[in-house]
Amino acid sequence: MGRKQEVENRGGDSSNPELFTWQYELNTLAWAILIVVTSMLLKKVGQLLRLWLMGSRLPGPPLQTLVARSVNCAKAAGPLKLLELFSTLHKEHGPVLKIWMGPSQLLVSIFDARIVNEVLEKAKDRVPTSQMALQLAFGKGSLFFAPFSKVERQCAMYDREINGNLLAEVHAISHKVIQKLDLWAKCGQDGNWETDSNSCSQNLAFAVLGISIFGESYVDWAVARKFEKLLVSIADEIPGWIHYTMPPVWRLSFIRFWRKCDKLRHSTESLVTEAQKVQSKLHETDNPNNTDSTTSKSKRSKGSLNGKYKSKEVCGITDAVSSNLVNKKILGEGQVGAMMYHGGFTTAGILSGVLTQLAHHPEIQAKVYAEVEEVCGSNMAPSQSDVKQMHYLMACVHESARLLPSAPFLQRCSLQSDLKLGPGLIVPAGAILAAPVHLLQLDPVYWGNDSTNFNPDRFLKPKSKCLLNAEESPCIQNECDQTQKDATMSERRIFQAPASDSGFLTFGAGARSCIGSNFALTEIASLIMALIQRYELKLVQESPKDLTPKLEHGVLQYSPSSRLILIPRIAHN
Ligand code: HEM
Repeated sequence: MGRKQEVENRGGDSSNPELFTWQYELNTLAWAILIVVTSMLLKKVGQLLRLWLMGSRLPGPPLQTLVARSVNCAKAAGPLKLLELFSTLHKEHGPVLKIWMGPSQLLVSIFDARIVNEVLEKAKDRVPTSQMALQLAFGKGSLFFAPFSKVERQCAMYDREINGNLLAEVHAISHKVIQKLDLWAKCGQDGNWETDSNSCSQNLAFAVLGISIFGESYVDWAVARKFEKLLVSIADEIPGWIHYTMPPVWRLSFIRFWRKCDKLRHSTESLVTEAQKVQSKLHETDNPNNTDSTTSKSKRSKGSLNGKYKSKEVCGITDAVSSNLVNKKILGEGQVGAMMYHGGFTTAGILSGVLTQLAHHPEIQAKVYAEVEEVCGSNMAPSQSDVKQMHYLMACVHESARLLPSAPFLQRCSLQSDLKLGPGLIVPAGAILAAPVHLLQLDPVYWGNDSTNFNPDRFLKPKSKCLLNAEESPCIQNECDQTQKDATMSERRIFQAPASDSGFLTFGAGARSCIGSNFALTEIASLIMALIQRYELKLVQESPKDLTPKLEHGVLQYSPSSRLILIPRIAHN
């Protein structure tokens, strides 16, 4: 039967053949759309049924709606309240626990270091929907939110760059940044400096990371101050929007937040442009006739800054690196913003935690100072290799990071396939996996009965153990020879990095673990070495005696922050 005949049979107007064709095509399109939408809906319903079915087999509270409600209350009260609730639920239901956050959102919390490591090893995707606010600020493609398959190559590239060029310079930059302390601390008439632990740490962390990424004059740029201010303001607002999966565009406060995110993106662009301008000016001053960028870059990397930017020189070697990161677009603008946000606030949080603990424990601070004197003397500038010998300081940094991890929870997701965990436990694809890091890092099962105390000794290994191991392995023998050399200086014990199943997860684990951990640890140790060598840290009398963790700028910090006095050491004058 012809198309025209078909229309006539249905009672249509056959006098206009163009109209038939048009109606016929519209019908076909409508059917096609209906079929596609229906099959998508059926697929979604199928996925949902599968999620419900598989979720129901996981251990967890039977009164799911009630739990979800209390979870939402706890969410509103903050992540530490949520941790309390998780702790209670884990006590009742064991180390793996399901919680329905809504009819289509299944959260599986894991409170067992071994299983958490297994999850972090196997689940490589970040939760795609739960980061709407962060995506607005830094873009959807950011490393911190995108599925692993999309960012695998980027991760490898950043890993090379951060743990290569950036790591090689971080000690020198940190040391020079401490010499600019007058920018962030107030000097009194008595010659003592006074500062606030959280904000001073934040300024130091942003200065070191900013110089590493954008180049030496970062600390002098007005646009950098504007960028940091915006970043702080956005970081403070993000927790309020973090639980929205769709932008609540009907709320005025959200529209304001959205505009701020736009401003942040513009501000990041300005930083990149500023860095590029400095690069091209340096290039001209290096050699006005030379158009070969590689030659002039290699000259700069040896510290030969010339012309008008010399006065702004911080350490004389970073521009070649920043040229790599920003000019060669290794870090795109979205990634630059996200990297400054993540690296800046996390490093600041841990740095502030260590400074606060050292001010609260003068006897521990005295041991750190003794170690600095022993390793590099009271007047010699510490070198990067000195940092590796600061075993006690490294133990203090790790102990502080244990008590106050930047992120109280780690979240992951397996988007493509189900996740088999040990015998009999299968977490369906798409479920959110959460590890309550703060709980694990305070758990007496892993850290003993003094798990809530600041005790750096738990990260130190006795020398005798080293000798014992050396007999078993020739590789350890070399390490021990060095250790013995160090040990002749004193009866020091050596720092032992936490084992993978110890429950220490401040930097995460597995394929998506922190790429910047070595950079951050070297930076923090270098900053503290330089500070402690020059100043004794004391608490201002009215500073809080109890240390209460609170989420500030997206990371855990002691709040209210301690006020510190920095008393210049006589030996250093
Ligand atoms: C003390 C400071 C820091 C802490 C506590 C910290 C912590 C973390 C954590 C918990 C993660 C997620 C790990 C996971 O899901 O398993 C992470 C990821 C990451 N961190 Fe850090 N971080 C710090 C500093 C830095 C710095 C300074 C940089 C860059 C210079 C950096 C770069 C990254 C990157 C790129 C990722 C994402 C890796 C991926 O998605 O594959 N971090 N960090």
